[in-house]
Amino acid sequence: MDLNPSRYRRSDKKTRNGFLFMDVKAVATKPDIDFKDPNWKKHFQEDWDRRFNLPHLTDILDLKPRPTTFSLKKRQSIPVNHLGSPKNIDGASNDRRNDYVYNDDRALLKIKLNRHLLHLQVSKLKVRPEIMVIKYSSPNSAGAECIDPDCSWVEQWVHRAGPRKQIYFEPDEVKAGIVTCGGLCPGLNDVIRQIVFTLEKYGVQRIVGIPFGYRGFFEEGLEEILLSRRVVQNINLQGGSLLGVSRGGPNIREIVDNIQARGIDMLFVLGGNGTHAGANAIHNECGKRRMKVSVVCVPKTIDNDILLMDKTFGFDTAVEEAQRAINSAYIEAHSAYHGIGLVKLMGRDSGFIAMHASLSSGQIDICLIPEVPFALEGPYGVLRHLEHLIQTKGHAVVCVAEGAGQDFLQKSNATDASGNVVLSDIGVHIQHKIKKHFKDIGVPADVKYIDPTYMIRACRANASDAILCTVLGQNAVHGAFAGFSGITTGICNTHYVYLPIPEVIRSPRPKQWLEELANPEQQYFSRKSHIIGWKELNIRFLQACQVEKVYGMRNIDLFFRWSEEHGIAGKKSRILANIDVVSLDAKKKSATSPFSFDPNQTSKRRVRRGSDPIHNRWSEEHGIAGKKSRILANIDVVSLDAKKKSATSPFSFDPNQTSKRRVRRGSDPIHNRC
Ligand SMILES: Nc1ncnc2c1ncn2[C@@H]1O[C@H](COP(=O)(O)OP(=O)(O)OP(=O)(O)O)[C@@H](O)[C@H]1O
Ligand SMILES: O=P(O)(O)OC[C@H]1O[C@](O)(CO)[C@@H](O)[C@@H]1O
Repeated sequence: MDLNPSRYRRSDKKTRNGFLFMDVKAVATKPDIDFKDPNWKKHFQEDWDRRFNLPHLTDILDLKPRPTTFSLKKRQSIPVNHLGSPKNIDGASNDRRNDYVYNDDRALLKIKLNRHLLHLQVSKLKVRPEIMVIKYSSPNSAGAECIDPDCSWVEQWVHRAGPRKQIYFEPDEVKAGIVTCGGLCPGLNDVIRQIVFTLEKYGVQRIVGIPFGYRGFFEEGLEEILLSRRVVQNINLQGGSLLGVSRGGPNIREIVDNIQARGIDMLFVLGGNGTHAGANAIHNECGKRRMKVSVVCVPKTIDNDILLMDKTFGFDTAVEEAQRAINSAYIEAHSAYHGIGLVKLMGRDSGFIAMHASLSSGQIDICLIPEVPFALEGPYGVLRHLEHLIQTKGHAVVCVAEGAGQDFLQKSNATDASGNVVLSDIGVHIQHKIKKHFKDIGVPADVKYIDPTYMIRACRANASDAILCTVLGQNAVHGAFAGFSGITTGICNTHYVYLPIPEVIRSPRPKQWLEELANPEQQYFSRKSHIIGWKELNIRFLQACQVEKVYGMRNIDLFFRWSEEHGIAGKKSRILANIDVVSLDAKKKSATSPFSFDPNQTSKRRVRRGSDPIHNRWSEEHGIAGKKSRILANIDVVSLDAKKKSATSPFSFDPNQTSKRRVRRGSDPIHNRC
């Protein structure tokens, strides 16, 4: 049984300069497991161990280790016992104090098990004692995932990161290089700084920065930058990269020629998927030439789309910054008559930033991400939902990831220097569509478009990212000294680990989630359970992507739309129904009061709607019949216009308007937030 069908194929990538990259290209394949084979689990785990085995310099070179020069002990005060005398430290406790990690130390990445059997009754479990270890109703509770029909345990262990007791380099002979590639990311300087600090702790004296990414290896006039504790001491206080970044660059052979010429023994590469692919190719080429060079990556991307990682540094900061833009859009929208705020956030292939910023801000009504196709027009389209939001709330805020809805736009086929497709501007497109739509239906709408693109990444790392960067930078150096090469370091399932590069560039991370979406067992995407559906979908998204645990959902109307045409696996079903429209349709039929309990409505909202004539609008054609329904009252555009003109309208100029507003705001905690 071959559990490891060739996952990688060679691919040539042409840059603007005409250089070719020869490298592995991600090809996602599912392991072909024959569950009827009684030994499948053994094979699976053997395959896993082989895949996640860390490439080591001794795989190609005959090297002898030496005791490490890294010790935390030097900087610690001598431990004393309760009488104040120095403690008797034996070898073992000394190791522990130095935090050495042994090569056979593993961190549990995930447990795979079959979800189906978890729902079977205890009687069945008795027959299969090995699955009784999971005591909870949902496999998610145990952070596990099912693969086999019998739901047995299959652990996935990966190598723990940290300093080893034995190292494979003489520190005073080492020349170490650091390079930062791809786009900017908060925290690059923090990682550079920690790498330099840690190298110096080992005793390395020759540390250089390669300027402007892989370009620095060949572009004339780009000199390497000498690095030391003194140089990097305060660089973490600034955003950007001390070394500069770039896309594109020379081919792998040229880079390795240059590494050889410079005499670099350790190369620390900070970057995203493309950078990792490049680093892996450099590692392979060094191996072919039997060079003793350790290539270690630190995953960097605000997009957070690197496989297996809980999160990549810079992501947290980007989300935090994105929230500021969302808040501005919210303030604009909320303060305008029929205000619609539109925020475009980065995320070429993934919606992590958009999704997290939307969830954390609590101010987003519609979140559109590349992973989920959506319709703009039609009864389940975004525009129709916006209409509804304007009618019911009086304002709306939309967040769109830059890679979302590219189907609507004309493709230029242009690529950047790294070969990444240059996307068309979905934000501008949606903005035009919204304006046109509201003009066409004769409803005024005040659309404000905010594009904070570079602002969310051109900034200093926040506290949480700074901590992550510190640990990752240190572990990168420990990995290199331990003799590993062609590895990356990250935080996976809350553990700091080392992973072989090919495993993290196998496919972009959101694909995992799309696979989940396509699972027909997931009933919560059906129309009936639409309210559970959208919440569940968000939680699923986060869990599937192994981001931080989600303890509860904010009370927001975040949703995804699935166009009728799209459907998954040929089904013409909307995966996720329009929560508001569908639920309101249901309300229409049952003629229940809009004040009846709705888990999506806070008490704040009830107060606001009841006391705020501005929001008490509902068009005849959409609306709920019934005079009692003050919230969903007549929002006929003509009458609205009339209201606007009349002196009693809250929208007309009125010297008392401010006091009215104060009254409104006073009674409305939502407005008070502004
Ligand atoms: N398949 C590949 N093989 C070799 N090198 C590559 C490959 N893809 C990209 N690179 C190189 O890696 C560097 C960074 O790639 P890219 O611009 O795609 O950014 P990235 O690492 O994916 O980061 P970001 O998340 O910012 O996009 C570039 O210099 C590019 O030339
Ligand atoms: O404009 P640049 O520098 O190419 O960077 C844009 C890209 O960077 C990323 O944030 C990745 O870092 C993408 O989401 C985005 O498309």
